[in-house]
Amino acid sequence: MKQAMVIINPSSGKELALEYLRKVEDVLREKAGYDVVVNETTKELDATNFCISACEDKFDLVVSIGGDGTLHETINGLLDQPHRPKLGVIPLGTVNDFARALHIPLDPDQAITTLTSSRLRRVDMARVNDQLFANVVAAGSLADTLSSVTSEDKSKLGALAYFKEGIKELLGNSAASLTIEHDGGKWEGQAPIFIAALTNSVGGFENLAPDASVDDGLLHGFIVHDLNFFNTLTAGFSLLLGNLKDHKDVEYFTSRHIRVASTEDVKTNVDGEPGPMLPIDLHILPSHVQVIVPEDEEK
Ligand SMILES: Nc1ncnc2c1ncn2[C@@H]1O[C@H](COP(=O)(O)OP(=O)(O)OP(=O)(O)O)[C@@H](O)[C@H]1O
Repeated sequence: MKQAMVIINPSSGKELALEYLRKVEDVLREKAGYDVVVNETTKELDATNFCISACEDKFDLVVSIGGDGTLHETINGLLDQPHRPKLGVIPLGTVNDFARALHIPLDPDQAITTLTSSRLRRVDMARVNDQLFANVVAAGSLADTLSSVTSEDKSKLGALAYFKEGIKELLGNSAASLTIEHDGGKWEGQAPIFIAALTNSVGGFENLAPDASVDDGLLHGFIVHDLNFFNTLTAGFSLLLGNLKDHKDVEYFTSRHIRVASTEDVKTNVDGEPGPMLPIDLHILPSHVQVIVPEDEEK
């Protein structure tokens, strides 16, 4: 019989996670014909360790129930594994970038019905130093600020919570000196933030990288420089309109490898969580995992 492991963060989704769990188990057993093992997380890295055991025991499917943090920890269990189960995603977070990028319904009940879909999409992941990411890496003083956006603000303001924190930081105007090497060249200068996106949706802004598709085999790099309070507003509008890469203070490139370094102590943010200090090396892993997507997901 096919084996599915469900990894659930019971603290996600406003107390409703365990109710959704019962529905997920029903759908997987009754409609999709899986033998189901459930693992509840209690702390950081549990989801990674559960997913490692799913790979080692050659499970067919891993379903992550939780926010982007739980998903990020889950996919890190796939690192360096020769057998990688298919992935199902039930989004219970406040931002849910990965689900947005794959057109997985943000309504958990609808997402659960997607688990019976026969449509799989091969999705790129990327490596940053010794971990994997599914959505985005940001580096710079602004990236550090993004790590401190509270869950309360995210629930209340959605993507705009990041904008609010960003403006506060830019008023302090702290750019870092960055050296960014990519397949097409090298950039050196002062920048408050560098972003490498794998998908169109970053921080809930579905338009940040409209050209980034989940399976294009590319990292999409945005160097935002010379940002002050006034042109932050125009950059903000460009972001909402989906033409950030054309903004005069933004340098855009695509690449399969990126190295970001600094002579200063600069923090990063990986998939919305605090990441390693610079330097970082990014490498695309094309078509790394097969994700269950809705039958009618547009390409
Ligand atoms: N039982 C638990 N109680 C509290 N925290 C947990 C538990 N299990 C895992 N965690 C931690 O909670 C973090 C955040 O989880 P997750 O992303 O699922 O929820 P969220 O914060 O609601 O989502 P979002 O960031 O989109 O708002 C995880 O990275 C994990 O380390």
